[in-house]
Amino acid sequence: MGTRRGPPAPTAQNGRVREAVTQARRIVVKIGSSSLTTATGGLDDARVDTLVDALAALAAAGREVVLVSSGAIAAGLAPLGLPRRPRDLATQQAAASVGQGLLIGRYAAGFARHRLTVGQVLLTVDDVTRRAHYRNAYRTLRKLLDLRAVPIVNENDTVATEEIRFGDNDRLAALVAALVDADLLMLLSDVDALWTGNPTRPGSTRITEVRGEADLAGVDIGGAGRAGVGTGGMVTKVEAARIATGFGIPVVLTAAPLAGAALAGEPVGTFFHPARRRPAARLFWLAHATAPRGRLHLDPGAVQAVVGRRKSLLPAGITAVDGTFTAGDPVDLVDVDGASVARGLVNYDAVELPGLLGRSTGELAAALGPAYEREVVHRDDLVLL
Ligand SMILES: Nc1ncnc2c1ncn2[C@@H]1O[C@H](COP(=O)(O)OP(=O)(O)O)[C@@H](O)[C@H]1O
Ligand SMILES: N[C@@H](CCC(=O)OP(=O)(O)O)C(=O)O
Repeated sequence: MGTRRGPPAPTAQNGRVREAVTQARRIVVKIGSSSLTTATGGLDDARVDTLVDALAALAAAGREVVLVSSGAIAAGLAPLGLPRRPRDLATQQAAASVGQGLLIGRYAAGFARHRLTVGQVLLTVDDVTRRAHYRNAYRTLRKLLDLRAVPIVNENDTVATEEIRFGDNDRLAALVAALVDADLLMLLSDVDALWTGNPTRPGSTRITEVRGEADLAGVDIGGAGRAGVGTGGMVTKVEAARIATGFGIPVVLTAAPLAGAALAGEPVGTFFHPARRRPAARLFWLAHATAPRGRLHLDPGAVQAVVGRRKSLLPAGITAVDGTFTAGDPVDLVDVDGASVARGLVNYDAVELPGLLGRSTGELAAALGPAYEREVVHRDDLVLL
């Protein structure tokens, strides 16, 4: 199947594509730093207002909007006298701490013009992988939407460490779209669509639809945009589109000033078709949002039970444990060759496990008490890789 390039012809297919956009009831919109800031790095009031107007129109039409907005670090640069996005984490976090307040204040003022209230939601990776946090994040977002407020999500940059960072809001937006079971993810950038190569390069052409991996073969997505402002460039956007479409959510990628037109169903930007299958939301997050904190080595029988028969993992099938983790952390389950076969949330601390390995749950319960009858990883907390 070929990639569709250049201006789209008005076909029935295009009609269906746009219907997916105009009929979407719950929409996650992600906007990048480069679309919110001026050339010198401060927040661009006019751009913020253009976005707010487009989103307020959606809300007025009874549709639910979750905004994932970058820009905290960019907004904090000028007030701190920083000429460009810092490389070190501590200065990025200081800039985000200053900028996030300015950013949300600006949004609050913008949405207030439309009599809409905003709610700030700052998420860390833990919030979307630990079951209790995940439920909490979902409940808060759900409640904000029920109360007709506009949730504005960003990564909680000030507390995120290098190891547990999302680092890019494109992926965070895809995961939020899965979390709230959105009908559409809209990625807004400073470029009007995905192109076959960097749009500044002669010969690059616009891609209007992506139906699957085949349409991405040969597309050059390397190179970020405006130096010192955005983070991921197209790589993270395409990855976010993969995650969302893999979850069954269609994605539109376009430029921020075209958001209103795209939402009205005009054929702008690039449309990524959803894959059909929808996995269970929580496990989907586990697979995509988590960095494992350790590894459990399984004997062949345990691999067969977990992968082949979708059983819980018991201590008897584990031969060794690596890593430092506590109960509730994500860990990888690896086979005898060291290949990861599944990821799950472990029910024990790393220090407890060596004394349990190879022993049956009955034996452990008799020796150590009924609490030790529990699985090491419950099958409901497991996702196959
Ligand atoms: N194939 C491509 N199609 C479109 N844009 C591309 C492509 N490859 C690289 N880019 C660059 O990616 C930039 C968008 O990334 P970035 O600046 O990180 O955005 P944001 O701040 O919106 O997250 C574009 O401005 C463009 O220069
Ligand atoms: N959380 C960071 C956003 C990082 C990020 O993904 O930026 P971008 O590539 O502009 O979407 C911030 O608010 O500055």
